[in-house]
Amino acid sequence: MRIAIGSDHGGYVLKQELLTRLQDLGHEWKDFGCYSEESVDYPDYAIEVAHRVASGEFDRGILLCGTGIGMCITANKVPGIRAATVHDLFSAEATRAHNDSNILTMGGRVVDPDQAEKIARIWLTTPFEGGRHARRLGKIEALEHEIENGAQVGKTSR
Ligand SMILES: O=C(CO)[C@H](O)[C@H](O)[C@H](O)COP(=O)(O)O
Repeated sequence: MRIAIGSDHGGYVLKQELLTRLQDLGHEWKDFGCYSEESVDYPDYAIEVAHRVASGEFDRGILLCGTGIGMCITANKVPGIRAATVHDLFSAEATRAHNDSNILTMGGRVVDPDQAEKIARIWLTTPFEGGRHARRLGKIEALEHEIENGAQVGKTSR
């Protein structure tokens, strides 16, 4: 799988650990920064990775900051992105099976590298279940189109 990875300073150390482990698992990845623990702004990295996943250049994205939350909020602004902050194994599986999430975000100040690797392994290998979940994702996609077209949002039919 081709994975685009990014972090801010709060996720930098976890990212370095995860990159080695993903390599050992046979994944191809590209690191879009940051490249040290110097303080930076997480939206810069989230936007870059989110666009590269939304465009199809990469299959998935992984974004790491202090909590995973700032990265998630930002990435979800890009149409076509379904980013999820995950710190437990159940949610790692559920967000793939139910949400078809294409970006995983985690917090370097929340999980240790062993837990992050377990989460990433599950998230990278769990397929989307489709069915009722596809109907629900269709409603999110419709909302994105409403926003793109400048229409009043939130009127998607039930
Ligand atoms: O966006 C975040 C919080 O949801 C990230 O955890 C950031 O890494 C964090 O806000 C950075 O904080 P810092 O005090 O500037 O290191």
